[in-house]
Parts: sequence; structure tokens; C-alpha cells
Amino acid sequence: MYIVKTRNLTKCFQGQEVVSNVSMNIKKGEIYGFLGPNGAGKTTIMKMLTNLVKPTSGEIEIFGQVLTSSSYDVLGRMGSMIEYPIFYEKLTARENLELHCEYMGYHHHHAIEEALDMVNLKHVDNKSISQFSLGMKQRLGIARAIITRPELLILDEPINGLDPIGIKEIRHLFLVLCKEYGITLLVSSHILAEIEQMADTIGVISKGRLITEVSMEKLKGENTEYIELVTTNPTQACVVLEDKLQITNFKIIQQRMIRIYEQGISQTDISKTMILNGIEIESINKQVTSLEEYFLALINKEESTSG
Ligand SMILES: Nc1ncnc2c1ncn2[C@@H]1O[C@H](COP(=O)(O)OP(=O)(O)OP(=O)(O)O)[C@@H](O)[C@H]1O
Repeated sequence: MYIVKTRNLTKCFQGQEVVSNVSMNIKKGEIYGFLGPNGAGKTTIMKMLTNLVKPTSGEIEIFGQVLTSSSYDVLGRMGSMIEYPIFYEKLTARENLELHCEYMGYHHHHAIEEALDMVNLKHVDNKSISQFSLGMKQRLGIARAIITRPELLILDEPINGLDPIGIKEIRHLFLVLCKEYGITLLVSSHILAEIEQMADTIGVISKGRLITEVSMEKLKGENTEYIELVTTNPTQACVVLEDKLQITNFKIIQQRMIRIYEQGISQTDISKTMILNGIEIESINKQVTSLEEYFLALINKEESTSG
């Protein structure tokens, strides 16, 4: 069921731990979004998964096999683009892909054609790379990663350098690769909105630690609604909430603002009870916590507990 599993994966550079005890699980056939600020350790983890960097400790299992320095079979079933894609600048896009196929020993008839078509670069296949924009190079990097029809695709910040239309196209391509071709994707980004729109599972990483691994389905199903009450007398309002309405799940946010997280209580009931008890209401309304807030809260909590 899991195509990638890591157990307590750890990496130290010059005695400094940049990846700490990461145990992640990527399901076969899903898009796994790797979310975290710059420097969190995403690239280092991806490099360990593709054997570019050797773990200091811990274990990696891909396609059910433990990854070792001689796991050529495993690596041959993967495609990746990690950090900025490098090409032979004087050669054309097509020539670069031909060289890659040669190197990989992959000689499928229409592979180059199809890969260029998929990333929308067919019309510039004879231009040399030196004339390519950053976004075009990024697309070509994706083409190179998918050309051998890998079962697992690892892409580090693949949306960097693309314009909004390009982002939309590439996101659509990822969905096609995953849902139609059955490829499992691990995609990193530091931008939540990008990950949110395509991932089936999100792994959040901060300061080298995997803070959470959660399915989008579960996230969407979670109760993130709350009622926001602004009053001139928050202290007394809290007493009313507890004593008259038996509500304990609330928090004073600013001097006059209370957030009530308790579910199953209506705004009307709160308003009525407040008024009956002489509490003046400045405003009351329903709010929804965004995923952004949810993740920020998780990261802040982790940072305050890990010191
Ligand atoms: N070869 C190296 N030698 C020393 N330190 C390194 C090396 N590679 C990475 N690091 C450090 O490891 C930490 C994690 O870097 P990493 O590139 O994995 O993060 P990231 O989450 O991918 O961020 P970004 O998106 O900026 O690449 C950083 O503090 C970085 O400076």
C-alpha cells in the first residue's frame, strides 16, 4: 500500500542535524505534498530518497525494498527533478532528452515526443536551452523526469519560475500523471495554496522534523468553524458562556474578542443569552479557520515545544 516509507530518517551536515527522525509514508497512486518553509529540509529528504545524499541514520523503503547504495533497480523506476534542473545549454531541448534516454538505457519509440507534448514544449523542441526561460527549463526538467514513465516521481519545488497559466497547466499535468497514468508523486513547495489544490496527503516539515502527515480528506472534514464574539465586557461574557451555556471550548483572542470553538451551539442562542445577562454585543459572526492558520498553528506549537 505504501510506495515510500522512511523510518527515523536523519541527516547531519558538519554535526548539525538538518533532518531529524522523519518517518513518512507515501501511498501508492497519490500526490503527496511536502510543505515547509525554505531551509526546512525538504530537498535533503528528497536527495536521500534518490540516493544523492546518504542518510546519517534511519531507513528508507521504496517499492517494498530497503534503499542501499546499489539499489539501481529501484532508482530506475523513479523520476526526479531536485533543485534547479541543469541541461547542456548549447544543445536543444530534444537533444538533451535524447542524451537522457541514452543514459537511462530507455529507447521507447515516442517517449521524447510525448514528454515534450505533455509539458507543452513541442513547438520549441529545436531551440537551444540557452534561449529558454526559467519556466521553460522547469517544464523541460519535468519532461525529463517523466520520460521513462516512472512509477514514482519526485519533484522539488516544480512550480518555481512558472507564470500563473503555467502553474495551472502543470498542476493539471500532475493530476493526469497521477489519476490516469497511476504515477505516485512527491511534490514539495513552500506555498500552501499550491499543495492544497493538488495533494491527497500533506506532510508538513519544519526545522527538519515532520510535524504532521494528514490526508486532505481528513483536513476538509475537520471542524474548523468557530463563532467570533466582540463585546465590551469579555470577562463577564466568559462567565455567561461557562455558567449559562455550559461552553468551555473558547478563547479570548484580543482584549474584546472571544472565539467560541464549541460545535452545536447557534449564534442566536449565544446572542440571546448574552443580552438576557446584560452583556453588550458589538458583533457576532461565524468564521472558518483557513488551512494556512491551521498549519501555522501546528508549526508554532511544534516550535514552542521543541524549544
Ligand atoms: N551539503 C550541505 N552542507 C551543509 N548544509 C547543508 C547542505 N545541504 C543542505 N544543508 C542545510 O540543510 C538545511 C535544509 O536544507 P534543504 O535544502 O533540505 O531545505 P529545503 O526545505 O529544501 O529548503 P529550500 O526550499 O530552501 O531548498 C539548510 O539549513 C541547509 O543550509
